Amino acid sequence: MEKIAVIGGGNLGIAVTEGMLKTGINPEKIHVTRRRVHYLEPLKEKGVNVGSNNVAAVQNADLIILAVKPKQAEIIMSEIIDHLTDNQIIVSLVTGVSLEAMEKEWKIPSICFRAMPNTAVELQESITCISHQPTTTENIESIKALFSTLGPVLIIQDDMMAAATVLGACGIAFALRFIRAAQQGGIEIGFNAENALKIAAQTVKGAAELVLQNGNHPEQEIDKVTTPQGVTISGLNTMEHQGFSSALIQGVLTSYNKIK
Ligand SMILES: NC(=O)C1=CN([C@@H]2O[C@H](COP(=O)(O)OP(=O)(O)OC[C@H]3O[C@@H](n4cnc5c(N)ncnc54)[C@H](O)[C@@H]3O)[C@@H](O)[C@H]2O)C=CC1
Ligand SMILES: O=C(O)[C@@H]1CCC=N1
Repeated sequence: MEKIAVIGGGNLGIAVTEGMLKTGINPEKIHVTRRRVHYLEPLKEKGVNVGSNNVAAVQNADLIILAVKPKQAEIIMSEIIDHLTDNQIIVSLVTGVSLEAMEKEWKIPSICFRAMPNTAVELQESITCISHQPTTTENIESIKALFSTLGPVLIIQDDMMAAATVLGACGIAFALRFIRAAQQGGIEIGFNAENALKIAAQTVKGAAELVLQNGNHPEQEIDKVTTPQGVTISGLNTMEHQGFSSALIQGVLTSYNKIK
């Protein structure tokens, strides 16, 4: 990609930009906008172009990444629409706005994609789900290549984007809440907060790697830890009696139903 405009330098826009910078991209190729530009000072110090002028940012860009809230997106699209050209690519990270709605309501003349990364994109540890119109055949590989530098990528149907948002993007918060709870348990059994957090977080990372690298079902790895009549199975069963898995599944469904 030549020049990239990130419209909306908030939580996700900044995380995506930081992730791209870690790939070694020339910071001068990136232009990030938000209204209160002073919040973008750390990016500016790294050589990224920052500002509040969306039109200026998109006029100079080959790829436009839209990282704003749905209501803000509608206003911004009406502001920039007349300045877009046919060969520009728009990637929307906006939750809950389908490709069909983007074309019908935003009247986008350019090629458009949706991408759903999560905030671990900052560390190149996201998983990004990408969707495109069935008729869009060009540029898929270059969009996939860009997000592949920030973690694994899955190309999915656009109607799966709500599910991708919940499992992947909201999922960061769900996993962090597990880590926080484990830390609190760790403090109760004697660790100070710092060590309890370190152990809880690294253990979650290790568990994830066991699944990702070994390709095993989580329960296969759980079987290796649960000594008969041992302490792990007692803890696990107590968690399940308290509704651990059920709470998580119900939370995922609640988030999903809210997007829908
Ligand atoms: N935070 C997350 O983990 C994820 C968020 N998303 C989606 O990405 C989008 C952005 O989310 P966040 O980064 O969390 O929101 P945010 O509110 O932190 O960021 C949006 C940014 O856009 C800026 N903005 C608003 N109006 C603007 C304008 N006219 N011109 C330029 N900038 C403007 C805001 O000042 C803000 O900094 C949302 O649609 C969200 O649902 C998607 C995946 C993950
Ligand atoms: O909570 C939200 O609405 C957005 C969608 C995914 C992450 N943040």
